[in-house]
Amino acid sequence: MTELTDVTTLLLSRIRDVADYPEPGVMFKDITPLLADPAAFTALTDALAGIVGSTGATKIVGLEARGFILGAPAAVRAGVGFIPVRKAGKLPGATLSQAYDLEYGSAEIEVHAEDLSSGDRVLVVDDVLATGGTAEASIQLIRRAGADVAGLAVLMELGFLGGRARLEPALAGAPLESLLTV
Ligand SMILES: O=P(O)(O)OC[C@H]1O[C@H](OP(=O)(O)OP(=O)(O)O)[C@H](O)[C@@H]1O
Ligand SMILES: Nc1ncnc2[nH]cnc12
Repeated sequence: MTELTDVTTLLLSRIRDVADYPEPGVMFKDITPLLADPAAFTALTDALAGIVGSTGATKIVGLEARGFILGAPAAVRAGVGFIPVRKAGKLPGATLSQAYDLEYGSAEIEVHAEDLSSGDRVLVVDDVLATGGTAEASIQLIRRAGADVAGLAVLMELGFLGGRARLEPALAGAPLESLLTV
């Protein structure tokens, strides 16, 4: 097997499918077995740090909550700063906010306005791309802060939900890198 196939197989083997969570009809992709396996978590961190390099990103934005777990070690590994995009009401400073819908409900995200500015090239990191609503809202926030979007990197893309097509206009040519597609 090639190294790429090895990593893909390892990552895929550490994701657990949970049917009808958090509501009937949703097949939840649980990444906690991957996080608990140091070889898999390290391989994932290295892959995300590699995308920082290939996109020329200067900062990682991680999306609460699972995007924090993946994005923060990748930022340290790549030697770039980490910026949290949080659910509304959690950041103490002046924020920019964006409302959005997701596979099971709706929400609002925020970023500290002072964390991003023109000249920044931002890689957005999250675990799952489903409908694309969360990622789309984060891209809008980053642009409103005056920064450039270097790309979006996700562990897993749920292809049947059409997030990639939805994000095409927002990404405006920036790459969408998914390590796994299901
Ligand atoms: O592409 P979308 O349809 O927007 O869905 C993807 C988002 O949904 C999940 O987050 P969730 O809001 O469940 O939050 P969590 O990470 O705090 O569990 C996941 O971690 C992504 O951020
Ligand atoms: N099916 C799913 N599994 C895990 N996280 C998700 N976020 C949105 N849809 C999801």
